[in-house]
Amino acid sequence: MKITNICCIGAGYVGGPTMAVIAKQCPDIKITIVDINEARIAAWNSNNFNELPVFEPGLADIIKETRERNLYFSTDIDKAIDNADMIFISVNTPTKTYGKGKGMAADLKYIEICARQIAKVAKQNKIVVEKSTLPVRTASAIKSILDNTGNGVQFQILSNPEFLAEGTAVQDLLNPDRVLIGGDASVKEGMVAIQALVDIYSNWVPKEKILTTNVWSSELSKLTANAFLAQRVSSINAMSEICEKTGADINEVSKAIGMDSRIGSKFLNASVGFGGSCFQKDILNLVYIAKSYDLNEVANYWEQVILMNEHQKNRFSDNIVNTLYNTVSGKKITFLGWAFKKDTNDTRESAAIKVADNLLNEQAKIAVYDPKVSEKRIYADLDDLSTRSSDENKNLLTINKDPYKACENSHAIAILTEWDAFKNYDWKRIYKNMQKPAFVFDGRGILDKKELEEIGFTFYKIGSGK
Ligand SMILES: NC(=O)c1ccc[n+]([C@@H]2O[C@H](COP(=O)([O-])OP(=O)(O)OC[C@H]3O[C@@H](n4cnc5c(N)ncnc54)[C@H](O)[C@@H]3O)[C@@H](O)[C@H]2O)c1
Ligand SMILES: O=c1ccn([C@@H]2O[C@H](COP(=O)(O)OP(=O)(O)O[C@H]3O[C@H](CO)[C@@H](O)[C@H](O)[C@H]3O)[C@@H](O)[C@H]2O)c(=O)[nH]1
Repeated sequence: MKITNICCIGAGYVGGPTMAVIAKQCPDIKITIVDINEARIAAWNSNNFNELPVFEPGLADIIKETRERNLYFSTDIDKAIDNADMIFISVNTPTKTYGKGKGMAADLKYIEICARQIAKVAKQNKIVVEKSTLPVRTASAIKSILDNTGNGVQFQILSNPEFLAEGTAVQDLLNPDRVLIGGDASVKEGMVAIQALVDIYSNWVPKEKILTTNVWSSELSKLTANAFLAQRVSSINAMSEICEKTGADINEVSKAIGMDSRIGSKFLNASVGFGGSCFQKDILNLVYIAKSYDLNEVANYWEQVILMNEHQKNRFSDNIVNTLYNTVSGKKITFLGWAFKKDTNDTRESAAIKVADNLLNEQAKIAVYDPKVSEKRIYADLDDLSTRSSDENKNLLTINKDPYKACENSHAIAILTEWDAFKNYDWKRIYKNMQKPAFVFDGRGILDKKELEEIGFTFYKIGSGK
């Protein structure tokens, strides 16, 4: 079966880049990305390519190449569903904020709305692809809705989780480590659907990297991959605290253990804590699933990864307060970076938010500079915590477009995101214009300790003992 028309529901961080790359690599497939968010669709359709809703290196060029050729953005969801032979569901699946499973389980209401809409509109057989990250066995719920509320047409459900990381999305999509497709290979229609999706990816992904499994393995593999990745960060962060007490250096420890081919060198950078929309949400979801099967030891094991991450963020802000003579009240502290990692404008679950909240509770004055995150986003992140009023947040935290201005008269600078540009700043100039003693707290381990100490800074680096 040859797919010629794809609809993707959800024009977010995953739907946008993923479909843009499929459109680039498969010019003969027409792809329409739809969303209920009109502003987001308008931004994807904007001719100001610097204002696309998602910033990813290389993405704007692909949008320029494909938009209106075989890639379209629209709010007409019904029409796109009706025309498509294959529908990707790429809507958000946040942690539930209400009812049973509040604070842990994935909220599947957006997925269910999509399934009901597909069922209502579809007049021909369709392949429905789960692109969103979902709890294991969600496909059976989607199938039940489609089969029971549809117009008697046949649906095949595939699971095709996305493994891209933000900031490197385009490269990850062009050269994925693997593409995972879960489907029901026990029936002919299932086999046909799996093959149809394999054929799409085969346009640019080597065959040996396209893995097919049963649906449940595919759904669970996504949660497992994120749990393992986050676990590595929490493990190295746990060791960073021991390093600080003992005089060991976490970079040296990471290097030493990473050279063991069984451990590997990637994802061993100690930090102020992992952020991003996925790790915490997906591990909480995994913990919830384990608990729902009464697997309490399994649940506790994975929950510790999150607890360690909370601890890492809190101890970073505690260290700032303790080092600044146990009070930051009225003192100016500059945050370099607000995004959850470099090369993205995404701030979801960014460690900066928690660290800022802790310091604002201590009445610090914070100045933020981030090269990609908007002022509106930063205030919204703080306001969403509901710790204090919006006016108080605006009063206590200011945002600068110039990093040097942001650092002027500061008592301390905290590095919250590992933007490359921070390494090349004129640190002598920054030092000159700060309060003395001038402190730097490097939560990402990107600055040179020796160089900064020679300038005169009192320098603290995560995972580096005195
Ligand atoms: N962000 C990542 O790096 C990443 C990577 C891999 C997987 N994922 C998973 O992919 C999924 C999407 O994540 P995201 O970061 O793209 O989310 P997002 O919030 O950026 O985008 C989701 C979009 O879906 C839209 N939407 C919600 N309900 C809709 C509906 N009924 N009809 C039409 N549009 C609807 C929203 O308006 C939003 O624009 C999640 O399950 C996430 O866990 C995310
Ligand atoms: O050694 C490391 C690696 C990462 N991080 C932090 O961990 C967080 C997540 O980073 P990363 O995984 O690179 O970005 P995400 O975009 O969140 O991507 C993760 O989450 C996605 C959503 O599910 C998956 O698709 C990706 O495979 C998975 O890497 C960020 O705050 C990083 O700063 C560290 O602190 N140390």
